[in-house]
Amino acid sequence: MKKAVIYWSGTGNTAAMASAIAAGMGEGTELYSVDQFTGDIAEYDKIAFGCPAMGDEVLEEGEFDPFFSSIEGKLGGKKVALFGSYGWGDGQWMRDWAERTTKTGANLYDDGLMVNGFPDADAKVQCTAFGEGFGAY
Ligand SMILES: Cc1cc2nc3c(=O)[nH]c(=O)nc-3n(C[C@H](O)[C@H](O)[C@H](O)COP(=O)(O)O)c2cc1C
Repeated sequence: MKKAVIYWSGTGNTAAMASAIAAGMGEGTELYSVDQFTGDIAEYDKIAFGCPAMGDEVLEEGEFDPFFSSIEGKLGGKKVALFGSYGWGDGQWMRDWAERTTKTGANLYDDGLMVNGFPDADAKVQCTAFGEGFGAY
C-alpha cells in the first residue's frame, strides 16, 4: 500500500503541517510538494492533500488547483485526507474542497484539518495526531 502527503505552500505554513502529518502517518509515507510529485496517483491508496486558503477562499490556482483537477478523477475508492493553513477566513475553502473531494467517490477521512497561520507546538501535535488517525483509517 503506497501512501503520500502532497501539498502546496507559499510561505511554509502548510509545509510545516505536511511534515507533521507525514510523521504521524508513519513509516513509508512519501512527502512531496506538488511540483515535486511525478508519480501516478493511481498507485496510491492513501493520500493526504494540503493547500492553504488562497484567492478568495479557493485552492491555490497556479499549481495546486490544476494538479488536483488532473488527478481527482482517479480518487474514487481511495482514502483521502485534506489539510491546510488559512489566514482571516472561516474555512469556506476547506468546506468546498471537502465537498468536491467527496463527489469524486473518495473516502474522506474526518474533516479537513485547518491551522491558522504557522502551526505552533499545539497545532503540530494536532497535525501529528491527524496523521496517526489517517494512518490507521
Ligand atoms: C494571495 C493570498 C490569498 C489568500 N486568501 C485567503 C483567503 O481567502 N482566506 C483565508 O483565510 N486566508 C487567505 N490567505 C492567507 C493564507 O491562507 C495564509 O497566510 C496561510 O497561512 C498561507 O499558508 P502557506 O504558508 O502554506 O502558503 C491568503 C494569502 C494570500 C497570499
